[in-house]
Amino acid sequence: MGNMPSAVKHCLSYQQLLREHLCIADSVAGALDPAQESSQLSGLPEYVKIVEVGPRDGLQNEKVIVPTDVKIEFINQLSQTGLPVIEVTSFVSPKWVPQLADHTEVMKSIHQYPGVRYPVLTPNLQGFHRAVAAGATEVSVFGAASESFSKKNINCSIEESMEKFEDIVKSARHMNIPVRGYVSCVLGCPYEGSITPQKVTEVSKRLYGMGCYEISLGDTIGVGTPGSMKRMLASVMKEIPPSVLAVHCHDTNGQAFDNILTALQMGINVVDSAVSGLGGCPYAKGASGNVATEDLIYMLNGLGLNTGVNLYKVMEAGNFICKAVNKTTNSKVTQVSFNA
Ligand SMILES: CC(C)(COP(=O)([O-])OP(=O)([O-])OC[C@H]1O[C@@H](n2cnc3c(N)ncnc32)[C@H](O)[C@@H]1OP(=O)([O-])[O-])[C@@H](O)C(=O)NCCC(=O)NCCSC(=O)C[C@@](C)(O)CC(=O)[O-]
Repeated sequence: MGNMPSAVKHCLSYQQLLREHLCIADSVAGALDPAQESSQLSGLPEYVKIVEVGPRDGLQNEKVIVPTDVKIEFINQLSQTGLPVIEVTSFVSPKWVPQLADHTEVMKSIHQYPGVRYPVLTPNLQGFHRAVAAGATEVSVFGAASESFSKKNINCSIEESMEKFEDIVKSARHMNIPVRGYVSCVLGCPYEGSITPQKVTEVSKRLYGMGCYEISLGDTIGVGTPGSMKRMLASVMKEIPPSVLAVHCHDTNGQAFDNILTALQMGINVVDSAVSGLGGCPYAKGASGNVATEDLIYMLNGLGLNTGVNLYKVMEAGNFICKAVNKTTNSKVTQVSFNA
């Protein structure tokens, strides 16, 4: 992973970095003491559940097909980091997302660790049944607050998508399979521009009402700011309790952490992220990477919030996948720590 830059060496030794910050969420020299820092911010939760979407969202847009065994090894490495949820793949059409055409083999071959959940994306009943046959025990449906995005992404209107999702939720209920619901374009759409908080609320309420246990609100193209995040969440929270909401922020305009912090202060404690900041939706023009899991953990550690995740192990998994896809990490923490 290269040598530590001198600026970091100045503050702390490599061993200190591993021992005190990466592994046990302790403070870094020069940073505020976590207790001090969080006392300056109000409304923060004690625990934040990180939903790792790297193997799915992180890889779905990669042009070069990543070998199946690399995906499996990547997920197995992530499983040993303390991450509670790892989104594995999507049971979508291979014509639409060729990168994830190996969904069945990946799902069947990963080692499922106790205490870790492994959801997969399913757009319709066909995908749902294939996912279950491959061993999935949790699925996610993915809708949008924008008509145009819904058509581009899953080839149907919002209304049609809700009917398909109802079918999935009904079947899933019979099998005791929890269903998560995504809403894309909550802070803006690549095709329509602004999206009203009312529209986001309407779609989220529909998904929650049909039985989705958690609603992940996606800033698909990373256009939000803390102000628009706050307005959107205030509207959604009139209908849905914050305890079942998650945020999913892409970092296109460098606002992801401000937006996540805003959400945490409003009572949300589930955050989606992707190792090394990989990813983006192939059907969202201009979408760039997800917020990097490593940087998210660094921020949460610094705030003194518990995640149960070992930052150093996540960095190692990030290093592994970046080498495999021949990319430089987007994680600032990894870049600084290991001079990437
Ligand atoms: C939804 C469809 C399938 C509709 O695609 P369609 O073409 O309208 O489907 P169809 O029902 O007309 O069927 C056409 C063909 O697709 C097949 N098919 C039909 N369903 C499936 C399936 N489940 N798995 C495999 N094959 C399927 C079906 O069998 C048939 O095959 P053929 O007879 O031509 O050989 C398509 O539009 C699709 O696969 N879209 C997926 C797009 C996608 O994965 N986007 C990225 C994920 S969303 C995202 O990244 C955003 C998020 C979640 O991260 C949050 C955020 O950032 O905002």
